[in-house]
Amino acid sequence: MSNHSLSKLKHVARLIFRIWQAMPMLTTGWLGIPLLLGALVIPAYGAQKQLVDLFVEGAAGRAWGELAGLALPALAMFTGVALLRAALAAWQNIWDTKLRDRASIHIQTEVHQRAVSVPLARMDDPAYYDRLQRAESVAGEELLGVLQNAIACVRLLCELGGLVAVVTFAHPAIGAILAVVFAVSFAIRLESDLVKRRLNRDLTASGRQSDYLRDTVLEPRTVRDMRLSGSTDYLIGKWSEVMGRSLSLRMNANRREIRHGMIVSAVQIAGLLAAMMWMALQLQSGGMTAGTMVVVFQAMRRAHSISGRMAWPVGKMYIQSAKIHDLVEFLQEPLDGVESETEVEVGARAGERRHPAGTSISPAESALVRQQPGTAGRIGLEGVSYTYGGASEPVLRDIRLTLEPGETVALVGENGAGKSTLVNILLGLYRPSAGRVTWDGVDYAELDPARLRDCISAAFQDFVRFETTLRDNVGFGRPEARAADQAIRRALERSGAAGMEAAAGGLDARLGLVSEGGRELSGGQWQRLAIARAALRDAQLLVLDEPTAALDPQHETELYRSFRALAQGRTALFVSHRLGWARFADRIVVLQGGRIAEEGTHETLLAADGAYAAMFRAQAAWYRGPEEDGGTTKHDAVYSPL
Ligand SMILES: Nc1ncnc2c1ncn2[C@@H]1O[C@H](COP(=O)(O)OP(=O)(O)OP(=O)(O)O)[C@@H](O)[C@H]1O
Repeated sequence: MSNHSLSKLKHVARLIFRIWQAMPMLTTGWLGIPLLLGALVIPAYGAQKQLVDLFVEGAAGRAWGELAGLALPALAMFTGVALLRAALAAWQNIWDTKLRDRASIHIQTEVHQRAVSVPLARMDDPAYYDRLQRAESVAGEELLGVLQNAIACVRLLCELGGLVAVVTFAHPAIGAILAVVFAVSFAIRLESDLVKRRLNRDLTASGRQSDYLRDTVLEPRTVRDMRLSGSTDYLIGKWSEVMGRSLSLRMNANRREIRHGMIVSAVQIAGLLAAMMWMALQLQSGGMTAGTMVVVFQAMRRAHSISGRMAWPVGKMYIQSAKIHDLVEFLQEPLDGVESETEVEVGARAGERRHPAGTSISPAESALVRQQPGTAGRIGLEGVSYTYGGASEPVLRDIRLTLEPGETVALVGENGAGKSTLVNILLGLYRPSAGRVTWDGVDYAELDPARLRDCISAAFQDFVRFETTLRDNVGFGRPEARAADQAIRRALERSGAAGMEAAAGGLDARLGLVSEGGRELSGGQWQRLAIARAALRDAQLLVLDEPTAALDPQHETELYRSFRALAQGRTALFVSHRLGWARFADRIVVLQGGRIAEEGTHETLLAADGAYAAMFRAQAAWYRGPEEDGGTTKHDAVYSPL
């Protein structure tokens, strides 16, 4: 096997090392049993050697009674080792299952934790998303298979180690012969195995092609068409050609395998003969006993069978190694998440602020300087720009905006203006490419991220449906607090979903179709639950991004009232294309092409007759109909937004 091939197996070793780091006791025990089993090969063969030697002596005329006495310790050793090996082998099966299952759960948990903790901006990168998908698919069933193969290899390797030791004890030269013969025959067998796997993969592809051609030829609809065009013979010929090619590939592979098998057998027989000759010479000169010769012969035969049995799991791991590489790389990717980045930056900034020029503070100190968010909730965006990874142009440019405590701000703008991007920045999910976001004057990057999250609640247009219980759907708003029934009911009430509990059949009623007997909800009902989740958080900053998209007009009115009540005393921002909502905000911010185009109240913006006024007129005309419109601009009088 080439270095390149070996380096592929390195990924499996890295994975096992990772598992060992997470579960040292279990992994050490799991590796310890095959080691012990391998070591027990030595006394087992030692006892056999003694027994054979005693029998040879018996045959040479020594009294059998005396010999039986002498054989007792060897017999006891042989029986004891056999029993111990049987017990360890059974124990090994239990540990294998335990390790495989735990390791798989552990790695899957790591993948999931990583997936939910990477910065949102990274999730937007399609390459990252592909890596996540690949890691996720390998971490399940595939990982169990890899571990199974790794276990088989470790077990065989340990046994091989024991056999080599037995042979080397007999004579180092025979140990060397065995090592060489094993290496050659294993390399040939592994290469054959890999060629066969590649061939099977190719044959699967050509099998699909031949199946397609066969089905096409037999399909009644195509028969008519083909007869007319006279293409029947052509397709049948094509099918035979594909089949013939597959057959010849298979035959070639079989011939190759037989050839390689014969080479392996020849090498092994040559090795055995060389060892036998060497031993015969030793026997003659009295340097070796018959017992030694028998066990060496046995050990070499056993080692040869291991070379064949090991090729399969190693070949399989070799094929799986690319996927394992993806998984290990994914797990080792640096998490330049919000929290870790923050730590570095806070450290740097705190260093600038507190220390004289040229000195810096330690990472430990920097972690301590993270601040708690203030209680007022004044949010400032200072010259914020944002460019998505891989994009050449920023989608937000130099945004300067302050949300005052207790103020309700409506963010409006055409599709693609950058509203959702701005919301993600405001929520601390995206980090501005330039400029900064502050909470009561302190940069988000200097705040304790967990405390900052506590101060923010949000509901999005693409809300999540948790197909568990009604309680969970609201309670997940504050999972750490395990919300009391009363708090959940209050949140449902505040989001206009007070009747949901009775309709669903209690807070513990299951929602969605995943669980048996679960009740499916309408899009609007799920959305109200998402808003109830946000209401439960009782946070200083409330953000709703297109919260009414799935609601009917009546529930939209209800939600609007709930939102007004919810927003009382908080800093609130909502994004909506329904300008009827926006008109009741304290301030409306109009985003156009990633910049703030206008700002003001409904009245001042209408009076300015700019972008907002144009959008409002367009919507109002839609509601009024052409006969009522008549080109008037008296919006307030005629437009009923809700
Ligand atoms: N993950 C992303 N990667 C690259 N570009 C993106 C990504 N998400 C959004 N954009 C681009 O950023 C711009 C602003 O998108 P954004 O979703 O913020 O607009 P929006 O005002 O919320 O639009 P809408 O009203 O349609 O929801 C758009 O041109 C969009 O194509």
